[in-house]
Amino acid sequence: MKKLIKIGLMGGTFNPIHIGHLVMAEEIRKGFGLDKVLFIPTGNPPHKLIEGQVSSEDRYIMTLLATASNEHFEVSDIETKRIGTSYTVDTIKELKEIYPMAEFYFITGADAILEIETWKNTKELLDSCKFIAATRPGYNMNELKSGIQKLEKKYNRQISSLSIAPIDLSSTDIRKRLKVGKTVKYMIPDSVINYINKKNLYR
Ligand SMILES: Nc1ncnc2c1ncn2[C@@H]1O[C@H](COP(=O)(O)OP(=O)(O)OP(=O)(O)O)[C@@H](O)[C@H]1O
Ligand SMILES: O=C(O)c1ccc[n+]([C@@H]2O[C@H](COP(=O)([O-])O)[C@@H](O)[C@H]2O)c1
Repeated sequence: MKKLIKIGLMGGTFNPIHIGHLVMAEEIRKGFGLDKVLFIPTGNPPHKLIEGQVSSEDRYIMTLLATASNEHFEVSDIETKRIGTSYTVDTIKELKEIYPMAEFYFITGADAILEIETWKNTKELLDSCKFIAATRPGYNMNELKSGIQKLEKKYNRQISSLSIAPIDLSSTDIRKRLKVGKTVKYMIPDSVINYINKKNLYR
């Protein structure tokens, strides 16, 4: 029997991608023995407005640039190419057709997993693949564990969690810093800074 390839799915608005995303994806990849992590920038995200005059293509390209140095990272345009709102449940369905020999692990931060009941078709979504939630500054492990336990009980599914190196950064912080001309060096990769400067984004 052929071995299933383990693919982590790292969905995000990535407006822009920062080291919190990269550290989280790499820690989870190593911690759970995943073969690769597929970054999936959202097209039209369900619960967010895209701030900063940035197109889906810009967010996709910045994600490509940020992940280029990791041979285990790939980027998918499955959502940025889709017309209309991107729902994770639809994306996972599509990915299962593209990768029939894969086992999927959807990766989220603590904030995202604790809001998963606001996502489209939560039950079908939790049944469709494994979920792994990482700690994030502002959400302690106990808070995360008890939120996960409630979800596990209600939906009869196991959800994994991992305590990762705390990186107290968000894309909101990065956008604010760029707007007022503060440095973001070491918070996002240099290649992404160069792209932002070249395209004059977030000013
Ligand atoms: N610093 C971080 N530590 C752990 N998880 C994070 C961190 N930043 C983002 N994530 C997780 O990465 C995923 C994608 O996040 P997203 O692209 O919305 O970034 P964000 O920094 O939360 O953005 P924004 O500030 O615009 O809301 C989500 O599951 C989120 O929980
Ligand atoms: O499917 C949904 O209803 C849904 C609602 C909110 C967020 N998501 C997904 O969650 C991931 C993180 O989203 P965000 O808004 O924190 O960048 C990203 O892949 C989104 O598409 C998905």
